[in-house]
Amino acid sequence: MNKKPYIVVEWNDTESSAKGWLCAYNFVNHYCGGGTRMHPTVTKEEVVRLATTMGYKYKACESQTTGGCKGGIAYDYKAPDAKDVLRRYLTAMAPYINAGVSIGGDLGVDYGDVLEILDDLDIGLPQTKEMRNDPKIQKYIQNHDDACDLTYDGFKMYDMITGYGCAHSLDEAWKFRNGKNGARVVLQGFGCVGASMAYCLDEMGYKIVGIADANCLVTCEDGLDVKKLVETKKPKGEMDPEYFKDNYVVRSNTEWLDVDCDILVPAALEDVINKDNAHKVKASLIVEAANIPVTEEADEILAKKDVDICVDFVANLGGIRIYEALVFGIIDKIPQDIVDDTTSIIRRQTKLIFEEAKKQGKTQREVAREIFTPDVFDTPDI
Ligand SMILES: NC(=O)c1ccc[n+]([C@@H]2O[C@H](COP(=O)([O-])OP(=O)(O)OC[C@H]3O[C@@H](n4cnc5c(N)ncnc54)[C@H](O)[C@@H]3O)[C@@H](O)[C@H]2O)c1
Repeated sequence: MNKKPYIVVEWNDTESSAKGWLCAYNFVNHYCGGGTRMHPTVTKEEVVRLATTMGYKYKACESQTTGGCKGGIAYDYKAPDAKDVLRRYLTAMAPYINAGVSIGGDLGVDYGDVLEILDDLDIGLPQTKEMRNDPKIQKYIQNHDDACDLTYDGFKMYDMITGYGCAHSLDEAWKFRNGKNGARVVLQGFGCVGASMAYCLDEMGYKIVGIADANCLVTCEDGLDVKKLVETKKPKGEMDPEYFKDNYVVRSNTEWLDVDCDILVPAALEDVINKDNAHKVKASLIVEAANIPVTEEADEILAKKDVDICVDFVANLGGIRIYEALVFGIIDKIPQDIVDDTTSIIRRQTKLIFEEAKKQGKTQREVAREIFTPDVFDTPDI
């Protein structure tokens, strides 16, 4: 069976320096799903690695209907023309999207912007031929569209579900380790995922002692006022220093691994824990809220240091589970049901991985990769 990505497409923007890729790793039932990211450092290799991870992620959320894909645009997500670039990228990818490659939002790309542009392009929510002809699916898609406007704890559902799922994965793993109450957590990233995860952890009684965003790192040994930071957050996941308290220390965001903590949460970029800095990790648990934040070399160093890991394709599967569960009619658009459904799957899979890793004397990633290897490599139905 082919374990290489099914298709990788390259795009060059005609009106800017942007370049982009779309990778469909595997189709299941002629369909695949994943986000689109925009960042100056995006590469084709990164998009392929992310699409592969999506294949594992759909398997981990027990999907019968979807394989993994990913979009990536090498461009500054803060540039004034970033949304125009996204529009031209989605236009170029329209034939693939229309053939069942369902791409949403990710780092630097708002899911709402993707949906708005796909509507303008008369595509709507990406579907297969079979889905378009199924009245039940059409009703579920309406549920999905309505759910995009729902809120939970003051967040839009789609903006909070991944972060909350990561928080539950963290809590399950920490309890498995018999970790102490009020454990200290440091996060890198305060966007959709980082901010909602910090909020949920704060509610659970964890102490958030450091947060890094694209501009700075802010720390406080007594714990940051997470609710205030969330409430005053600026667009694109930036904290507003105007609301930092007197006892906060502001440092360079490159120093995030120097902060003393029990649990570390990369929730921004890829490969941020690597062979050059893995020795600095002070935490005993890492929760991969971001996709592919730990390199293979770092994995080896961390295993020797006995650092446990909640792997990305289980911890952060919330965004795809909500999509899957709504679009294929597994749950209705009731906020608490959506949250319970997602968090219970993530807790169950996290526990399974930690138990098996302990039993088999392997790392959590080794075990998770064995359990959740994608095994369907279908084709599009056009
Ligand atoms: N949004 C989702 O539903 C979802 C689902 C699964 C996985 N993820 C992954 O989570 C990660 C974050 O996604 P998001 O949707 O929260 O993105 P986002 O664009 O909403 O936020 C990104 C955050 O990263 C910060 N950041 C950027 N560069 C940084 C740097 N050098 N140092 C520290 N912080 C930096 C930004 O300031 C911002 O706070 C990505 O790896 C993404 O693939 C997201």
